[in-house]
Amino acid sequence: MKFPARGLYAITQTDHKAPDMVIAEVEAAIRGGAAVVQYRDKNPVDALTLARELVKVCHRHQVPLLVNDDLDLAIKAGADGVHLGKDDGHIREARKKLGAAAIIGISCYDSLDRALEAQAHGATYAAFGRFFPSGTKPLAAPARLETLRQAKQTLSIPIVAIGGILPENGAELLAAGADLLAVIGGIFDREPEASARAYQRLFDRR
Ligand SMILES: Cc1ncc(COP(=O)(O)OP(=O)(O)O)c(N)n1
Ligand SMILES: Cc1ncsc1CCOP(=O)(O)O
Ligand SMILES: [Mg+2]
Repeated sequence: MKFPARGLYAITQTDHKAPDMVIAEVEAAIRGGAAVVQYRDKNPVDALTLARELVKVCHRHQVPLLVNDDLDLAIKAGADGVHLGKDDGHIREARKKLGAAAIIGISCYDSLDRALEAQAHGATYAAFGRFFPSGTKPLAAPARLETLRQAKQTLSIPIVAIGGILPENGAELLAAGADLLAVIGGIFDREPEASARAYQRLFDRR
């Protein structure tokens, strides 16, 4: 399945939630307009079962499902790809194991150099952030709007922004060059369908 050129990128909120709840919330976010979903789970109980269920629900709606951090889980679950940060293994191995059609996203934090390297290695998209303080990841290092502007001038792959993004502050990231907004709390701390729809309006306006 293809990675979207723009839109809302929903990332699961799994802590203290039953798998059925995670699945129902993801489906609600998709109904609200989420164009891609990432399964991110830092305290998994049965990650393979949940990942497989998420693949099913996403594919029913023609939405790609990526797995965070874990290449082997992505392969076993039949996911569309993987998201890798600086501690999660190299894109070269991921590309080799997943194949040419897979989606591979790379965290670039505030580094355009890292993004250029990822792009040269065949990354599908580059993610920058965090742009605003994040309740989900309070220790995430800040990134600058200027980096997004430079990324827009330099990269040919889609640009994802992440970190504390709300419907109220997302427009400035899109104006600076982000193509997709990656969101956890802003969707799943609230009512997911209505929240996703609120982000959707930022894209409809452009
Ligand atoms: C779309 C997207 N962007 C950035 C991240 C962060 O990845 P990483 O730095 O590896 O941190 P963790 O998410 O693993 O805590 C992401 N997951 N998704
Ligand atoms: C995984 C990650 N990486 C940087 S910030 C962040 C968390 C994003 O979650 P939220 O949208 O709730 O700030
Ligand atoms: Mg990671």
